[in-house]
Amino acid sequence: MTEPSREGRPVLLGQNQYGKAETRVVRITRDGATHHIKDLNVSVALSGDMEEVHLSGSNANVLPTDTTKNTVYAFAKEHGIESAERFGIHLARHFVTSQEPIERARIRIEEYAWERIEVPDTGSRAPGADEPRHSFVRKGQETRVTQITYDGGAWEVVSGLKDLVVMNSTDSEFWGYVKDRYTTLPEAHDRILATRVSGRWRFNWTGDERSMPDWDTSYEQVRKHMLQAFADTYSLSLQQTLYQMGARIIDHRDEIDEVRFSLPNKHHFLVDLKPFGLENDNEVYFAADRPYGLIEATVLRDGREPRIPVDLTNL
Ligand SMILES: O=c1[nH]c(=O)c2[nH]c(=O)[nH]c2[nH]1
Repeated sequence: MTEPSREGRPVLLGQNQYGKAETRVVRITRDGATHHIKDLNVSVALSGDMEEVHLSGSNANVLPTDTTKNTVYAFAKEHGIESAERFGIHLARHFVTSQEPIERARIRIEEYAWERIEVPDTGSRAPGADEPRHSFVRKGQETRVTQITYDGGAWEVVSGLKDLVVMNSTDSEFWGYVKDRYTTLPEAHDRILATRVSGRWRFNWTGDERSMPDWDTSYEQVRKHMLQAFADTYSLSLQQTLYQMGARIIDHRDEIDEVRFSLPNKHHFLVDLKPFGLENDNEVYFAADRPYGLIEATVLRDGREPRIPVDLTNL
């Protein structure tokens, strides 16, 4: 359709597309105590007979972007997510075949890969109980960091990591908190607990070459204890999980006197699928990126002084 512009010259609407970008969907599938995760970022772009909405403002051909988002969540429940490709094919076919004016659908999907955190039985598991398999670490390397300070006398070595993303798909609750007139958060008795770990730990090494820790072994062991504590802790809050992660390091690693964590609570909200006639039995989640709770604390060996700065970004 050609419309005169303000200057009287003809103006054409060129290529156009629309849809909801970056719908973050996490789908948990349960196979007894073994959980499987699919974590996608889905962007829908639809095009077709969309001149009127641009030119006259009639929305008669417009399937709302909000609906395309809902479709992603509903399909995650109804059809599951076997692979990003299959999921995308399903969505694209649905939009083009169910809506006359939509002639083309482009579905872009990013998939975030997760690996299981293996938890050896240290004797605390109930007899006969299986290894819990609901703890995951995001694939890809975290960043390892260290800071060394020397004033000619005293040494201080603080090492750590950032961007280690972990998730428990069950064994997390949050309830019994203060409720004032502004509190709307529903109590949770089975929620996802996920965080992007930023941690620092201070060594008690005083500069003697003969007692220098094996820094690489220490790092690997700290990382292992941290992950296992995250996986093993039946969590009533991220604060409690943080403390367990720090305590496990202090307990197992004599070379470390102090640990500090900064843990963003990566909220996963259950999607309400009732409007589409579907039950959501803790299967389909919206992974929100902000705002996020930010839980920070130091865990110390008894009798030692805290020296790691409160704000880890200042380290
Ligand atoms: O583990 C949590 N700790 C909190 O302090 C908190 N606050 C909140 O809203 N959700 C959570 N979760």
